[in-house]
Amino acid sequence: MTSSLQHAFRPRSSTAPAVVANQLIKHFGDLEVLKGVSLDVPEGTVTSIIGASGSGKSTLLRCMNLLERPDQGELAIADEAIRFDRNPQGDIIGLDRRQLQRLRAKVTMVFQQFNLWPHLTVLGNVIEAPMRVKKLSRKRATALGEHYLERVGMADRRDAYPAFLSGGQQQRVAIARALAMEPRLLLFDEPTSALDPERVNEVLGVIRGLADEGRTMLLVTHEMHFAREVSDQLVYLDQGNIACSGTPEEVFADPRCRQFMAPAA
Ligand SMILES: Nc1ncnc2c1ncn2[C@@H]1O[C@H](COP(=O)(O)OP(=O)(O)OP(=O)(O)O)[C@@H](O)[C@H]1O
Repeated sequence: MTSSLQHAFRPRSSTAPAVVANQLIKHFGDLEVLKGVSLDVPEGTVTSIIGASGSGKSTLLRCMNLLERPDQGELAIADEAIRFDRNPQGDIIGLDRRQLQRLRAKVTMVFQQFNLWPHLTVLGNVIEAPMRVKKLSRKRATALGEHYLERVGMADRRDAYPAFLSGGQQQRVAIARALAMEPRLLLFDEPTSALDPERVNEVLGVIRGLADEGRTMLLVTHEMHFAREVSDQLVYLDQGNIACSGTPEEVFADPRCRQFMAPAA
């Protein structure tokens, strides 16, 4: 069963939100990982989720494109609105397959481990979802793919297979793949954590460029300096609750977060 959120809750920010999460709750077995998390990501802005290991950052991010399904709460993304709950049998309700497909086309994810398909070329990786999910012709998807490979500086490697690329190059292809769906929201889950240190900056540079273009992005990152520099909003998650959120200046100055921030302050 699905329901409209049009009158269910109001976003907290004054700017038009691309995403609103309201009171998201998520359990893994007995472990309550998200304890009622509410979050707005205004259109054209960057939000970074920070916090200690195990605080629920990746789970929150994965709830945003429903790689994880919240047990309870509400999610509004672009013009899709979903309320999650349990039926009397205890099963989670709140999503049908078509809605899931539409939502996944609007919210794309860049993973820590790149997750490129090894049997497809760089271009093949980038055009697969636009062809399959958005039903674009190969010609149209290829034009789009070439455009975004150019954008991340990987156009000259379009015919290479992932195994022949460095981690930084693979991650740039993964970013082009996410962009080629022309999403309303781009998710990044620790996009530099699997990279050699000398490769980190080339990926951060691409993400910084996307922020400058006004892309709506939600990042999970341990790169505190980067998060501070690139984000309009920081959200500090502590054991499944938002302990504080606001501009980077506000969050870095907040005593609840200062200890965590210390190395980057
Ligand atoms: N699929 C799962 N099944 C069971 N437990 C899970 C699952 N995914 C995450 N968890 C648990 O949920 C908690 C939060 O995990 P999550 O990955 O969201 O944290 P995180 O803040 O992103 O951590 P890190 O910074 O180490 O990546 C952890 O205790 C983790 O072990």
